Formats: sequence, C-alpha cells, structure tokens
Amino acid sequence: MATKPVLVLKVGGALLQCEMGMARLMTAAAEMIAAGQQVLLVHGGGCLVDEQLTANGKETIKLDGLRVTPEDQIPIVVGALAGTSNKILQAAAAKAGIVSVGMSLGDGNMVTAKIKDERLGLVGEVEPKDATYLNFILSQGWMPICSSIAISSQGDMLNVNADQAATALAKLVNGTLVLLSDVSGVLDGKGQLISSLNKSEIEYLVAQGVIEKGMKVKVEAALEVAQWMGKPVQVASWRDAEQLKTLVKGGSVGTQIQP
Ligand SMILES: Nc1ncnc2c1ncn2[C@@H]1O[C@H](COP(=O)(O)OP(=O)(O)O)[C@@H](O)[C@H]1O
Ligand SMILES: CC(=O)N[C@@H](CCC(=O)OP(=O)(O)O)C(=O)O
Repeated sequence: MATKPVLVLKVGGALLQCEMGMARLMTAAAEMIAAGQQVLLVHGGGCLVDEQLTANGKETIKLDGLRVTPEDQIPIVVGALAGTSNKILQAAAAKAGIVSVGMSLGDGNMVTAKIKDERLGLVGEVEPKDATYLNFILSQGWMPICSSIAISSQGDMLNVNADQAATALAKLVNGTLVLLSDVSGVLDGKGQLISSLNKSEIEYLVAQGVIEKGMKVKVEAALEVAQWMGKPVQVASWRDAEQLKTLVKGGSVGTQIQP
C-alpha cells in the first residue's frame, strides 16, 4: 500500500504565546500520527526573537519581511529559535502524548545552507540535501520539530526565515505543505479570506501592497513549493479550531496557493 505523503506543518511564532493554540494543534497532530500520518513540524519564533533582542538592547531591522541578522545578534536569535521556541513546542507535544525529536536545519545533513544576501548579514538560504535522518525519525512514528537555524559549510550559524525552512524540508521529503499562521489565510484589501490564488494574482496583490511583509515571504514560499510539487499549498490558521479539524480529515483549509 502506498503511504500518504508526509504532512509538513509550519507554525509561526505567535503560536508559542498561545497555550490553547499549542494544545489544540498538538492534539490534532497526535490524532493524525495515531492514524498513521507522518507529521513534520517546522517552526518560527519571530516574536520571541523580537522580545529577546529588545531585552538585550538590540535593534530589529527587517528588509522585505526578513530579519537583518548581524553577527552580534546570532547568539540571541539561535537561543530563541533553536532553544526556547523549539523546547516550548516539544513540551506541548509531550503533553499531547507525542514523541518528538527537537532539531534544527543544521542537523543530519538535511539541507545545504549559504548566506542569502550580504545586506541581510547572517541570514541563510537553504536547499534540500539528504532525507535519511528525517525519514528515520518519521518512520518511528516520532514527530520531528525543526527550527530554522542552519549551519553553512563554512561553519556559520545562519538565521533562515521559517517559511523558507519549511519549503526546503517539504521538498526534501516530497511532502504536503501547510503554512499555519495567526490569520485565517491570505486576506484581501477588505480583510476577507481569499480561497485561492495563482502566480499572477499573487503578483498583482503584492504590487498593490495588499500582500506584504511576512505574508509576502509566506506566499512566495508557498508558490515555490506548489510549482515544484505540482499541487496546491495551503496557507491557513493555527488559531482556527475548525480549520484544524478539517486538516485532520485531509480537507483543504484557508487559502490554496495554486501551482
Ligand atoms: N494580505 C494579507 N493577508 C493576511 N496577512 C497579511 C497580509 N499582508 C500582510 N499580512 C501580515 O502577515 C502576517 C503573517 O505573516 P508572519 O507574521 O510572518 O506570520 P508567521 O509568524 O505566522 O509566519 C499577518 O499576521 C499579517 O499581519
Ligand atoms: C531571516 C528571518 O527573518 N528569520 C526569522 C526566523 C523566524 C521566523 O521566520 O519566525 P516566524 O515564522 O514566526 O515569522 C526571524 O528572525 O524572525
């Protein structure tokens, strides 16, 4: 019997500040895993990074939704993402009875990483490399929980946008990607959910400034995977219990980004 594709769920940082949201998501993940679905969780933690940078007297600068990451901020960024955020999610997973393996992009030869753009400092761009490590963990019925900290072959720790991290891992395992944020999907200029978007519609809404900042990065990451896989990628909400239930049943939720 052919196994279903791995479900790659990406969650944004705001989830980590919502006990109820984490509990609901982990319950949904536990149900899916119990039904034989392999689930890989990729996470951000942008708001935790913001908090930690401020607490350490550092400034936050973003360019087109990506955090400019100078060398002196790396210990704080790595601590917040690969440390605190990752362990908060592992703790929530444990509470739901999930056996998880906490990891980062730098583990197990999963991706190659290089500096994305000198103007962004130690921000990484990653490409899928070797799925052996991930597939072993998934085959045990364990849930990998992966942060977006990568390591380059030069030995630099790199800060990768978590939607782009999820893109690389979804390609690596040929999985079904769902990007879960704190909004119900991509919203139009009036705040209404858009059920489906293709490349030219995305370009139009970006040019109009309707899709911006983190959502621009997310939609572009989703489009890249949709085109690569030849199937839609969903942008939805971890806040919405109904969307999570639909997701558990294998239905489509939020905005479908079409190939
Ligand atoms: N058209 C849009 N529809 C929905 N959200 C948008 C849109 N344009 C910008 N955004 C912003 O993008 C945010 C989601 O991106 P981001 O903060 O990076 O989320 P996450 O941390 O979940 O990855 C929303 O909370 C919203 O503020
Ligand atoms: C380069 C870059 O922007 N990295 C992101 C990584 C975390 C992230 O993407 O978190 P969310 O999913 O919560 O937005 C950052 O430093 O905020």
